[in-house]
Amino acid sequence: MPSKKALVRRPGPRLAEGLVTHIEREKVDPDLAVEQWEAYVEALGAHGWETIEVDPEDDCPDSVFVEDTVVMYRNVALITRPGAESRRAETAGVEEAVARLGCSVNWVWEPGTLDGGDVLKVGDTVYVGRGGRTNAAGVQQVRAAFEPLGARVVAVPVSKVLHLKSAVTALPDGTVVGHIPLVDRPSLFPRFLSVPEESGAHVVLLGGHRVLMAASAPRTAELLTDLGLEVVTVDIGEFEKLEGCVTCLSVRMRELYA
Ligand SMILES: NC(=O)NCCC[C@H](N)C(=O)O
Repeated sequence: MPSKKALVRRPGPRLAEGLVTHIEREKVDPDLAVEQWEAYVEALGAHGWETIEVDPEDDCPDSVFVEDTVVMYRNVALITRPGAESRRAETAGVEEAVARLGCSVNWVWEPGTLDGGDVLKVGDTVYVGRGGRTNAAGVQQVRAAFEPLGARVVAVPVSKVLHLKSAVTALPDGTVVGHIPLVDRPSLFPRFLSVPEESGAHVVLLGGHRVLMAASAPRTAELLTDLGLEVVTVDIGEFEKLEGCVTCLSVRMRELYA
């Protein structure tokens, strides 16, 4: 059953201490971050998404990146076991939120690790990035959770960026977009479009031909507009300093039964 709900989580007071792995640390402005987050939530709302705030987890600097804590397939929520130890406490609040929405809940167990940012769904194909945050046991547990529901799980090596979805996401027609220097194996994707900017690889599907992108990728926005898409942009610069992207600030739930 189609639904248009999205989980979001307000940035906490320790946001500036969030993890950085592949980039140099830059000072984060916490007030600007809150403003940018509010504008992001507003953009989702303006395009028909009902946003649901997960209770804040103020001790966890990275809790705003809610996408990493749960993966949805149909009505089933797979609560992750984040690869970074400092992020493990983020999942409890998310578990409550998805249970309240009537999802069937499943968990990734030790020794598995999985970050939601490593999971890209394109139709019934579920690409899982095996990289710094998601291990082989995590990939196997995604298979065990979703293949019985009809998913086809495809494992993808990720070595150049934090998560699979830092490297690639998919357009409404299923074409995978990525910035070639950061994609380990573009040939794994049946239809691949190279984009000129790193953050141009990050699109959130808003519905129909509309996509949400970061303001930091103007040349990609132009390319996608020229291909007939409607591009909505938001400035998420403070989150980009922490290796965040538009995808990781929400969990879109398109097939809830409740
Ligand atoms: N899915 C995502 O792209 N998540 C971004 C997480 C950034 C956070 N600073 C982290 O390193 O975990």
